[in-house]
Amino acid sequence: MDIEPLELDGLCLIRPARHGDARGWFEEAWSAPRLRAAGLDLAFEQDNLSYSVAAGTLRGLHFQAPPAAQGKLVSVITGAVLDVAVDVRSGSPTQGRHVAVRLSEDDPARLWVPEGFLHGFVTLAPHTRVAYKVTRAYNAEHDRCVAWNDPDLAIDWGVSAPVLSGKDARAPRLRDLPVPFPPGWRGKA
Ligand SMILES: Cc1cn([C@H]2C[C@H](O)[C@@H](COP(=O)(O)OP(=O)(O)O[C@H]3O[C@H](C)C(=O)[C@H](O)[C@H]3O)O2)c(=O)[nH]c1=O
Repeated sequence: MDIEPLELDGLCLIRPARHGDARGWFEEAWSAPRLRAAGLDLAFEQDNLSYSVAAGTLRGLHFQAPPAAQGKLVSVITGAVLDVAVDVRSGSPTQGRHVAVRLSEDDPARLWVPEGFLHGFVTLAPHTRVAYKVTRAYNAEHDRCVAWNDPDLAIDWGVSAPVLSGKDARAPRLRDLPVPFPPGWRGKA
């Protein structure tokens, strides 16, 4: 397994070894001891799986507000996505900046998104399945969304008219929300 830190503090790509043979391949999708040895002591409460029929389906930008904030370990089972994480930690030197990475069934890379980030993805292929582990269970009361096309975030999703849920189509701009992760907030992971 190797870990590739990304330019926003805390964000990284985690690539488990993919052991190929004539049948296909095997990988340890998640290993607590291997991650702990690499300095990532992560505990998860829930596994999620989402299936999107069409390419150009955009889910996001989402986060759970404290005290239900979630860290997310995101992987693609089938298909491919452009996965986006936006730093919204008050006082972070990279607050407001984002990273966009391609995740696909052909690459073992997973994206680790700590608490304090908005998260979303747009599918790059039909019949895309995204599996992700979260550090806290779903909490509808603290579930929040931000407009995918918020001009302050300037994210190039590569699509102009994505398939959206009603909730995401009506999402507010970040500036119109209460500060999601206020000064002094400290995450779990
Ligand atoms: C997230 C979640 C949702 N739900 C229910 C609530 C709705 O009735 C239905 C669809 O929820 P939603 O439209 O929020 O699903 P997505 O748009 O895929 O949301 C996810 O997409 C982005 C990429 C994320 O990072 C979040 O993990 C998550 O918000 O599933 C649950 O029962 N449990 C859950 O943990």
